[in-house]
Amino acid sequence: MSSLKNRAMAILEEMGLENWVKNLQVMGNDIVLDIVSHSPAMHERKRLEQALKITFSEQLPEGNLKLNILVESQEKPAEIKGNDIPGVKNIIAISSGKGGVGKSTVSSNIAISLQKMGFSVGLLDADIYGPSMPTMFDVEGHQPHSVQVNGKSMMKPVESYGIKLLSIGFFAGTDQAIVWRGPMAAKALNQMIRDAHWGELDFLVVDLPPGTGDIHLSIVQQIPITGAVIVSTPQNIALADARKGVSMFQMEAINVPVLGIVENMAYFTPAELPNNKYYIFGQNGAKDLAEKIGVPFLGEIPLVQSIREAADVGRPAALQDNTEVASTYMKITQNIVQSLVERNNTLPPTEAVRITTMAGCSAAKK
Ligand SMILES: Nc1ncnc2c1ncn2[C@@H]1O[C@H](COP(=O)(O)OP(=O)(O)OP(=O)(O)O)[C@@H](O)[C@H]1O
Repeated sequence: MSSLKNRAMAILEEMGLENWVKNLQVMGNDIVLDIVSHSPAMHERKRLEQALKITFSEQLPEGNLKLNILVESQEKPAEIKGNDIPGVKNIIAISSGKGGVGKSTVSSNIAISLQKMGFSVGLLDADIYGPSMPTMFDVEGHQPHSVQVNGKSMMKPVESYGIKLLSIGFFAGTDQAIVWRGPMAAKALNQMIRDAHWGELDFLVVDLPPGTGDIHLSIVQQIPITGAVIVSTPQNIALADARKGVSMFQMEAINVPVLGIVENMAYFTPAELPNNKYYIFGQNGAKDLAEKIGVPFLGEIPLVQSIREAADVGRPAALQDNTEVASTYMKITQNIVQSLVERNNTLPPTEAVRITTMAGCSAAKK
C-alpha cells in the first residue's frame, strides 16, 4: 500500500469512518474515495463531505481528494414470515378481499385437484369467521385425535377424500360466530400448523378468512406462504377488495408471490340454453384486473348449481369424473402450479420439474 493510501486510511480510521469505505485508490496524488453515507438526507451527506474535505486538506495537503459519497440503499423492512413447517413443501394461501365470493369452494376443489394429480395434500381452514371445510368435506363434528410424535403430543389432521384437514371449525363449531381478535386467531392457527402432525405434504392449501385487515396480516405473517391465489367475482365491489388483497401480499414486510387471480361465478349458463352465457356479476372483471396489475389470470369458474350442491353435501365438485366443472378446476390448478414454479425462485430445479410433471404442466422454465 502506498504511504499516501496508508495515511488516507489512517485519517478515515481516526474519523471512525473505516467501515463505510467502499473503495480507496491512490493514483499519483489523486486519492479516490468512495464512501457510504449512513443517512440519505442531503444535509447529512453535505456534512460528511465537508468534514472529509477539511480533514484531508489539513492532514494530507499534498493529496487531491476525489470524493464520491454513496447513499446506502434503504434497508428493506425485515420480512416477517413464520418458519418452514417440516415435511411441508409448498403452502398455497387462498384469499379474497370480499366475503362470499366462493373462496372456500375454490380452496376445497383446488385441494382435490392437486390430490387427483397425485400430490399429497393438506388443507388448513383458517377462515375464523366462517369455517366451512368440515361441511364441504363431510366431516362435521369430527375432532382431530392426538398422536405422539417423538415424545410430543400432536394433532392428527382429520382425513377426507385423501386430504388431511384441520379447521378452526373442529374446535369452535361451524355454526358458532367466532369473533376473535387477530393475535388470538393467529395463535390458534399457529397451533394448528406447528402442533399438527401433517407428515409429508407436497401442498398445504390454506383457506384464509376474507379481508385484508390486521387479523389477516397477523395470520399471513405466521404462515410461511409460498404463493397466494386471490379469488374474486367479476363485480366491481369485489374487484376493489381483490386488488387490496394483492397489495397485502405484495407489501414489503409480507412479500409473498401472488400466483394469480381466479374469477369465480364468471357467468351462468342455464341447462336448457347451453349456448347462452349470462354475466350476472359483470364480464371479465377479474381477468381485466389481473392484466391491469400484472398478475397471472388463472381462469374462470362459471356459476353452476352442481358446484353449490356438491359443497353442501360435503363432496367437492372436482371429485366427479369427466365433468366440465372438474376439468375447469383441474386447468386452474395446473395454472396455479405453473405460476408457483415460475414465481418461487427458492424452489430447487429438480423439485420444479417434479411438480410440473406431476401436474401435467409444460416443462418448468428454471
Ligand atoms: N362457481 C360457483 N357456482 C355456484 N355456487 C358457488 C360457486 N362458488 C361458490 N358457490 C357457492 O357460493 C356460496 C359461497 O361460497 P364460499 O362459502 O365458498 O365463499 P367464501 O368466499 O369462502 O365465503 P366466506 O366469506 O364465508 O369465507 C356457497 O354456497 C357456495 O356453494
